[in-house]
Amino acid sequence: MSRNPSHLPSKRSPVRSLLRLRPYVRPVRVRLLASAAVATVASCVGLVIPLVLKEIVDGPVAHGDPGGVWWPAALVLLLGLAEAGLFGVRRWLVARPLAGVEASMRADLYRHLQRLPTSFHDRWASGQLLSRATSDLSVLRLFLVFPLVFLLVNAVTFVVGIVVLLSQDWLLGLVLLLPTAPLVVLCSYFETRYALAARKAQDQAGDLATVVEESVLGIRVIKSFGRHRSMARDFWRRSRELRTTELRKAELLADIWAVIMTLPEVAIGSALAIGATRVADGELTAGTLVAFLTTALALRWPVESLGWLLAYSNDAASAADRYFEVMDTPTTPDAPETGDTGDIADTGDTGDTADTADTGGTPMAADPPRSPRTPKAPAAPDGIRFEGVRFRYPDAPEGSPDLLTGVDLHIRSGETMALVGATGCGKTTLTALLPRLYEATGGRITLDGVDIAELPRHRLRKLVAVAFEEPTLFSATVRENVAMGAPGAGEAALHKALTTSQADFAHGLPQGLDTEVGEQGLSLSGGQRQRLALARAVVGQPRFLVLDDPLSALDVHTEALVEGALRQVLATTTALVVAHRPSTVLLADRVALLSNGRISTVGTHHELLDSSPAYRELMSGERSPIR
Ligand SMILES: Nc1ncnc2c1ncn2[C@@H]1O[C@H](COP(=O)(O)OP(=O)(O)OP(=O)(O)O)[C@@H](O)[C@H]1O
Repeated sequence: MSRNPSHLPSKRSPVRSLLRLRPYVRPVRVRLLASAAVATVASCVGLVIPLVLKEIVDGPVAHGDPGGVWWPAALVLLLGLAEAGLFGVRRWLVARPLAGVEASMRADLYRHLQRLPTSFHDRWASGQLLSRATSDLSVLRLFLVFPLVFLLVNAVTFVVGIVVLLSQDWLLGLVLLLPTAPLVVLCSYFETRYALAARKAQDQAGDLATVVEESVLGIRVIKSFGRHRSMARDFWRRSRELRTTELRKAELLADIWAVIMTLPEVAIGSALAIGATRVADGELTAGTLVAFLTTALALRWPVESLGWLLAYSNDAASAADRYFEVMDTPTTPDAPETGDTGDIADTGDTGDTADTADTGGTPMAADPPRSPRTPKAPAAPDGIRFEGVRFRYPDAPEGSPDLLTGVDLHIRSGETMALVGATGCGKTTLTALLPRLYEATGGRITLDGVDIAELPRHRLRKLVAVAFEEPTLFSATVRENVAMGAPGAGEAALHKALTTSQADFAHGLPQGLDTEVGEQGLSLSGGQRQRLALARAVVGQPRFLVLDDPLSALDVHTEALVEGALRQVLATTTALVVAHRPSTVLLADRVALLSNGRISTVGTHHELLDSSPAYRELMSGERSPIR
C-alpha cells in the first residue's frame, strides 16, 4: 500500500545534509548570526555571576560585613535580568524570519510537486509527500531556531567557562575536563546510530500518513466491504512499528543522556572533594571553590543539552534529506518559448505556468526569460497525428514489451475519433500522451502539424482539454471547479459549458454555482461529478478535446442528453474519445481499434462492424482476444 521509493543508503553526513539549507537560510543569516551573538553574550553574562559570588564569599562574608553584601547581590540580580532579557531578544530576532523560511521551503516544495512528471506521482505515496511538506519542515524550522544556534552558543560558553575554571584553579579545571574525551567518542557513536533510527521513524510516519489518507478517502469502500477491522489492524501494525522505532530513538537518547549526565556529575563531585580538602589545607580560598563550583554547575546545561541537540540535529538532517529527495527529482524539460511554432503556439495568454515552468527548485528562482515571438503564417489545420508513437511506463517490469509499439493515427481537423480496444490495451495511456502527462518514448505527435514536444507545456494544455474517466473535483465551489478549465472564463461561457454537459443541476444546489462540492466532490453523485468534469473540459472551447470514457457514470437517460449536447461541442473541435460502449462510439466520425500496442484498423463504426471480427467481438461484449 505504501510507496516510498526514497529510503536512503545508511551512510550519509548530517552536516552535508544540513548545509543544503544554506540557500534558504541566506536571506535571514544576519538575524540568525545576531541571535547567536546575543545568546552567546547572555550565556557569558551568566558565567560572570559565579565571579561576583566569589567576591561576596571572600569579601563581606569572610570579613563578617553583612552590609557589604547588598551591592554585589544587586549586581547578581542585574546580571540575571540581563541574561533573561538577552535570551528574550534572541527569540524575537529569529521567530518570525524562520517561520518565513519554513513557509518559503514549503511553497517551493509545493511548486516543485506541481511540476514533477506524472510518473513521479505514480511512484510516490501521497502520505510521504504530505509528511515532507508538513512535519519535516517543522523539524527543520525548530532546528534553525534552537539546535543550530545553541550548538554554537553552548560550544563557546563551554570553552569560555573552561578558561574561567582553569584560570581559577588549573588542577580542579583539569579534573572537570577529564570526561571530555570519552564524551566525544560516545557522542559520535550515538550520533551514527541515532541518525538511522531518525530516518526510519520519519519514513514510517510518512507511510502511516498514507494509510490514514487512503482510508479516509476510501471510507465508503472500507465500510461497504466491512473492512474496517482489517484496516484498523493494518494501521495498528504500522503504528506499532513506528512506536518501536520511536522507542529505539528514546532508548538511544536515554543512553547518551545517562552518560552525559553522569560523567560531568562524577567530575564535579571529584572536584568538590579535592577542592574541599585544599580549602581545609589552606591552599584554596572558600570563595574560589564556591565560584569554581558555581561555574561548573553553570556549564552543566551546555554539556547536558549536547545529547538533545545532537538528536534534534539528526532529526533535522533526515528531514533535510527527505525534503531534497523530492526537490532533487528533475522536472521534465519544457520546450522554450521560441515562437516558431506557427499559429498553434499563438494562444495569447501565457496562462497559469505553475505546473509547467521549471525553475530548478531554488528559492527565489525566476521563470526563464521568454524571447519575443515572431508571428508566423497559420499552420494548415491538420488535426492530430500520432506517428510511430511508442511508450512504456518507467516502472514497467524489465523485459516486458512496450505498451505502445508504434501507434500511427491521423485524426483530421474537426473530426471526432473514437478509440476502442480491450481493457488494459493502453487507451488511457495513449490519450495521456497528448497533453504530455507522460512523454512518449518514441515517435511523435503533432497538432496541426506542430510537434507537441516543441510546444511549451502550458500552451499545449491550453490547446488540449481533457476529461478523465475518474472525474476529479477539488474542495472548492462548482464555479471554481469548472472555471479551472479556462481561468478567467466569463459567466456566459460557464453557463454554456454547464448546459452542454447537462450539468444544469448545479444551479439548483443550495448556493448555486457557489456551492462547495466537498473534498473530491464526494457530496455529488458519480454522474454529477462526471458532468462537471465534462463542463470543465469544454468551458474553454478547446481546439483539441480528449475524453476518456466520459459517459461511463451516467444513467441511460442522462447519457442520451449529454450525448446530444456533446455532439454540438464535438462538431467544433478535433477530438479523441476513449469509448467502451457503442453509444459512445456513435458520437465519433470514425473509430480506431488499438491492439497489441498499435492501431490495427480505422474506419466508421459500421465499416468496422463489417470488416473487423475483433471489433465486432469488442462491441458485442464477447471476450476479446485483443490485448
Ligand atoms: N502509472 C502506471 N505505471 C505502470 N503501469 C501502468 C500505469 N498506468 C497503467 N499502467 C498499465 O498500463 C496498461 C494500460 O493501461 P491503460 O489504463 O492505458 O489501459 P486502458 O486500455 O485504458 O484500460 P481500460 O479500458 O480498462 O480503461 C495496463 O496494463 C496498466 O496496468
